[in-house]
Amino acid sequence: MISRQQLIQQIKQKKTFLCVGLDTDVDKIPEFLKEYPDPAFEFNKRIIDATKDLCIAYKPNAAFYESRGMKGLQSLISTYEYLPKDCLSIIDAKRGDIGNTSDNYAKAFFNEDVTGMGFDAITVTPYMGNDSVTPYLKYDGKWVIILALTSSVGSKDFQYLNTGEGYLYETVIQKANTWAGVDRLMFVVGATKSTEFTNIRQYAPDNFLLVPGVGAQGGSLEEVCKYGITKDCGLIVNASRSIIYASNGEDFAEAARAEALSLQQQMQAELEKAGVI
Ligand SMILES: O=c1ccn([C@@H]2O[C@H](COP(=O)(O)O)[C@@H](O)[C@H]2O)c(=O)[nH]1
Repeated sequence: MISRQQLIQQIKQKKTFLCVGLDTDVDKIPEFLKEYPDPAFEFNKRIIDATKDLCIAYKPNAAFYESRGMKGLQSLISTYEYLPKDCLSIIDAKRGDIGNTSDNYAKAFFNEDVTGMGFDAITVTPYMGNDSVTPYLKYDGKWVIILALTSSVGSKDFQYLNTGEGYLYETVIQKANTWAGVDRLMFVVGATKSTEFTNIRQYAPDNFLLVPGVGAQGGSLEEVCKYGITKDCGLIVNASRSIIYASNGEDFAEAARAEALSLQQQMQAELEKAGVI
């Protein structure tokens, strides 16, 4: 379990707010790993070893594991067990359903005694409202990360709809912030929407924001920080493909480290500029 205070402390100590996304596609990992009993886990293990001093969070995306059935689930459980305990573990599952179903999704990813997975945080879609989100909040100390303004092109289809009181994504943030405090609730905001961060900070001045979309999707870390960083940092910036697939040769872990190091150095400069460290 990682509290808000511990998260801020990790960011200051490690001088980074990088989240490494473990979107591990077995068709994209180096050939030589395929001889191992669990190639996806072997890949993740080496990525984690190569990056753990440069990041404060890891985010396996459930889709890449669930799509492989039982084998994928085992890779996910083994990866969860291997994650460094000082890093925030986020399962990017984007769940959302009626209460009793959400209870079971929460159990699947939070109840380590039952499933072998006790992630610190889960991404949740807000579309079904309060009763679809509260089951995750029953787990003391666990984080719920609500999709607010996504990095996708399709974000315009619903998230920018005018509710009469502003954009739908603004309503999502305001409403969700009545369900739990900033010690339990984060929001997903895509790096490709960096100019919206000033607006988002009006509604979420102190929430941590999980920001995917730098690297492969072309979002700018500098712009995200310009409009989104707070005195506590308030940002967890994710990069998946640009780090884990920096090379598909035997040097993949070294190449991943080089990418992560470059982001960490930019993040350190931003933390200094904002007076966080
Ligand atoms: O708005 C969103 C929400 C989630 N994601 C997820 O983040 C990573 C991004 O991967 P990259 O390879 O760095 O582009 C991936 O797991 C997405 O499902 C997002 O991109 N945008």
